[in-house]
Amino acid sequence: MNGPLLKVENLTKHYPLGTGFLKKTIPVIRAVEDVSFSVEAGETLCIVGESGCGKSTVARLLMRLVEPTGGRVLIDGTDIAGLKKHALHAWRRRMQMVFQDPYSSLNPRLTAGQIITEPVENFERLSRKQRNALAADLLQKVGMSPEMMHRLPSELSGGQRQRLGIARALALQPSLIIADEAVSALDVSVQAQILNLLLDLQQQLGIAFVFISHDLSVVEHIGHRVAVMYLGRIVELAQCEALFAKPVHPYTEALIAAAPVPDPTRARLEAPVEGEVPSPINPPSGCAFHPRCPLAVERCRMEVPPLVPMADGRVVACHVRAPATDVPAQPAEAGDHSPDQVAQPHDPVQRYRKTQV
Ligand SMILES: Nc1ncnc2c1ncn2[C@@H]1O[C@H](COP(=O)(O)OP(=O)(O)OP(=O)(O)O)[C@@H](O)[C@H]1O
Repeated sequence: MNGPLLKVENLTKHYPLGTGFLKKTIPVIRAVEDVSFSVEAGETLCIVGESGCGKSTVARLLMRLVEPTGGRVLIDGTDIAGLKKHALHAWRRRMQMVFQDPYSSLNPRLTAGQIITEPVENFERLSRKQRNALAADLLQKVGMSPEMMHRLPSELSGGQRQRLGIARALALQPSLIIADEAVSALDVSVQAQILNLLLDLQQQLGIAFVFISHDLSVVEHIGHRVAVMYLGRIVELAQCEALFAKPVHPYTEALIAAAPVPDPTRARLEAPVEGEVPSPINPPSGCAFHPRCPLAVERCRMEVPPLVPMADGRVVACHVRAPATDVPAQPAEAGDHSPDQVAQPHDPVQRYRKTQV
């Protein structure tokens, strides 16, 4: 199949505040605003940003757990909004989710074996023998012993529970896994094990990931490309290595500068982003980052900057660093990239492994 596995076009989600009875206009929370990107088969696209910038809402929109206010989600070119019951069922097999809290997302009354075979049993009946064989296979895939299939979630460690969540996501052999803060609740050493597991699974099975995290060190190690969100919008989308080596948007620059530095040879800058993230109910005019931006000029207060493609293939929404006058005739779309850029991502497996002791 030509084209990306996942294509997101102008996705928007506004949550109304109240019912608006007797009022003409209802105030809304602008959780996601005009977000576009694509994900290739076998690729990891990370989405980063501060709390409340809309990352989880994007995940929920992709999984169709909430309906968009506008925009489209296409899988292999098919708009999921138009799918009828049967096609929707088939589509659900292709896209699975791994959640942040492996405890609350697992049914405490089911055994590990029942938890991971449940998604398959929603589609087909399995004999006890088939169920045990499937559970054993999935547990082995995520580095757990088949004997664990008889345990309850409460009898497992946090890392084992997250492996179980991943095994459950793998059960239907998805092409794409949405991982929403999938390692945030885990100790750093367990985080490393789970990230390595995801990288191994990607290499073996060719699974694509949309990996949502506020932790830049995690993103730097696992991502092929990174989308940076601020107040519901993508402000920069770039190849992972390029983004960390040379952030262009002042917000990306500030996020990277403020992140803890695992490499002692790389100096940590003083956090240059001042002030609070503004309210998504009444966002600032123009570029939403302008009240906190050290580079802001008059135009930033007036006009929302479009995403502009740069020479290295990244897209950036900044009037100062990526002025729209340089744009070619075609409007930029976050996630559009040449086949070369997709075919030659840096190898996150090798890079991640290098940092492990
Ligand atoms: N169901 C909802 N109803 C109303 N507002 C919501 C709902 N879900 C999210 N929001 C609001 O939408 C905005 C984006 O929230 P979202 O959870 O997507 O952000 P996030 O980047 O994932 O944050 P975090 O990292 O803290 O989870 C926030 O202002 C949030 O309060």
